[in-house]
Amino acid sequence: MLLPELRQIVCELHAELPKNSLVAWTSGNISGRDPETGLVVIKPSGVTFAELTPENMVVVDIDGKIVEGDYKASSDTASHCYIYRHMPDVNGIVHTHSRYATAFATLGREIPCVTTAMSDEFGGPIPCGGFALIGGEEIGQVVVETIKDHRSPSCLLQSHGVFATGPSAEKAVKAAVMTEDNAAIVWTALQMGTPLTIDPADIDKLYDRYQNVYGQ
Ligand SMILES: O=C(CO)[C@@H](O)[C@H](O)COP(=O)(O)O
Repeated sequence: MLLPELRQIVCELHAELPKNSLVAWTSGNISGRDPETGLVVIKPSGVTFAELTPENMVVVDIDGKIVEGDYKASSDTASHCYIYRHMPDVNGIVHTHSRYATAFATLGREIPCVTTAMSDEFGGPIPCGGFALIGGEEIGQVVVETIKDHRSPSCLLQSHGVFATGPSAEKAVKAAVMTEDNAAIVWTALQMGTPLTIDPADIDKLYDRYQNVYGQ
C-alpha cells in the first residue's frame, strides 16, 4: 500500500473536523501531499467520518488521477490538486462548511482582522473569493487567486465555505479551526456594535512575533 503514514495522518486528522464542529454529516474534506513523490492522499467522497480508515483514503497524482484506492475520491479532488500545482509550499488542504465562517461567505464578506489571535495566525483579514461550482478545478482557481497576495493561509468561498491551506495537513487543520474560532468571535462582536480596528503596524508586529518567536 502506498504512503501508509500519510494515509494514517490524513485519516486521523479528519476526526478533528467533527470534533471541532466544523462539518455536518459527510461535508468537508482533507488532503495531504507527500513532498517526496508529489502524490496526494485525500478523503473518499461521501463516506461518513466514522467510516474513514487509512485504507479507504484515496491516493491521486498531482493531476487528480487515481493512483491507488477502491473508492471515488472527494468531489474537491481537482481543486485540491490545482492548489498543490500552483502553491509549492502547500502540503495540506482542508475544506469545511463551518458555521460562522460560512455565514460570512454567504454575504461574500471577508472576516476582518480585529483580534490579536487573528493578527497572529492570519496577519490580516481572511479574504472571501468568488462563487465557483463544485466538481472541477474552479474552486481551486478561486482559492489560489484569493490567497496568493494575502498572508492568510485560508479563505472563504462565496456561498460555500472555507478552504484552509498549510505546509502540512495538520497546519491546514489548525488554520481551519482558527478560521472558525475567529469568525465566531467577529460575528458575536458584530451583534453588539462595530469592532475596534487594530493598527496595521501592530498587526504586522503581532504576526511576526507569532510566526517567528511564539512556541517552542
Ligand atoms: O462542499 C463540498 C464540495 O465542495 C464538499 O464538502 C462535500 O460536502 C463533501 O464532498 P466529498 O469530499 O465527500 O466528496
